[in-house]
Amino acid sequence: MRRFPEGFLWGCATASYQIEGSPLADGASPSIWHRFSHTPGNVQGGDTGDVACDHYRRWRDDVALMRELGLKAYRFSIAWPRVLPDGTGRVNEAGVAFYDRLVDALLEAGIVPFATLYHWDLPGALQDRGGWANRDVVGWFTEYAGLMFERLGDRVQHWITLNEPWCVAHLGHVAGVHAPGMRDLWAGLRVAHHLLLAHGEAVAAFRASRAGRGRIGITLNLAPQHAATSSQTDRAATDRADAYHNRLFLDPLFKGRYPAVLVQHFGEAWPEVTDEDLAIIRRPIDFLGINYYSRSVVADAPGEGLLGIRHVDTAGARTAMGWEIYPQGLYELLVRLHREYGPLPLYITENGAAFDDRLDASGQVDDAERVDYLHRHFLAARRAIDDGVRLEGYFVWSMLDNFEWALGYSKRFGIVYVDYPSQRRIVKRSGRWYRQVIEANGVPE
Ligand SMILES: N#[N+]C[C@@H]1[C@@H](O)[C@H](O)[C@@H](O)[C@@H]2O[C@H]12
Repeated sequence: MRRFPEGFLWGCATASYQIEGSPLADGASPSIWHRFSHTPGNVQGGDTGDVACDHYRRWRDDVALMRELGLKAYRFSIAWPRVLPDGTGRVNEAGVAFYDRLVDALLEAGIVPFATLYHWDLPGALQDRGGWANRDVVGWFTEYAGLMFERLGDRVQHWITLNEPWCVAHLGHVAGVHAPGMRDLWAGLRVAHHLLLAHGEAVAAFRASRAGRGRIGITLNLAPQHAATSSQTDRAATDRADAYHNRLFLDPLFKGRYPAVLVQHFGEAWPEVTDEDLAIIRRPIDFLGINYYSRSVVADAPGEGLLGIRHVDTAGARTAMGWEIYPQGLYELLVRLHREYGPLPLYITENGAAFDDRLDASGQVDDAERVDYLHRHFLAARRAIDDGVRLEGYFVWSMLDNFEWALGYSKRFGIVYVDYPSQRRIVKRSGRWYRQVIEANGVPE
């Protein structure tokens, strides 16, 4: 048995738009994802988050389910449009009350709440004013963050400013496959910078708030980039991929500068950055959240795509997302972060897998693949702790099957199956196994 440190926080993660449903209930306003999913052609099957897992109404039963699973912590996100329907100014008390009740129920169940301020559902009203591409968003986000610190900061001790800013900037503003569906490199790079500025100003607001006794961090989606061959061109291509996918956020946050290779590569599209900006961005944080799913293998491909690279297929098992199952990449990433950007506390704020889950004749889900996936990744994390990494918690993505963005409900990541027509929750084999892991605080070798 490989035991984890005493007090290790085993949890699950979710996000507001992916599970809550009722996006316009009780005074809430449309988010950019409500608009994006209601725009035909954007989401597979025409799916929307109108119902999702109906968590907005079933939250009490879901907290009871978390308790049944033995979770030590639960990472959720706050829907900005519920609490500030116009994005700024007028507070929607009914929206704040939802998160008030949720936090109280979690604490009553002995579950530590981790609150993510932004998991992609920007108020549509702010998109109408330019959204993340407008530098005024820094003030808008800081006002929203300050409100939540004030209202929940007496009970929530762990705060994550942004979830996966890379996806917000690239998928939402360069590739256009996520909300708000823009395809503009100049805007996308500006968005990345504004996200980091907003993060830095929220950190300052946190330190000044009554929540300030807690911890604040950011969650980045990071993936090791491996060169397909040892050729100089493939190694240079891999450096560009690592800079864009990983260092674009890591370097300004922890080193106070953007990767020079990106500034050079993007030339005139690169936004104006001042030393004052960089000082705001690199304000010290208390932990780094890591979302890990897989790695990439990279080859030089002159003139192809944004970076002149292509991703090379590898042999080996894959998840239903087509992602290589590569647990050693988690170990490699954790050790790199500790050595190059640390040694601050780390949390794995998301790790999990989609598989083709089906109910069997007995109405259960025997997701042995997900048990194996998680087991191998837990062991990789434990190995990193042996090497000195200050890993303090692990949040499985996700507690519930949920709305998988542009893929709608076609992908199931949950350790609990959601039968959407009936909204029944059915704990999968992986959920029962995870409960044993938490109870033992460890996994068999
Ligand atoms: N895809 N995928 C699953 C999962 C997504 O559902 C989360 O919302 C994101 O934070 C992150 O991309 C990971």
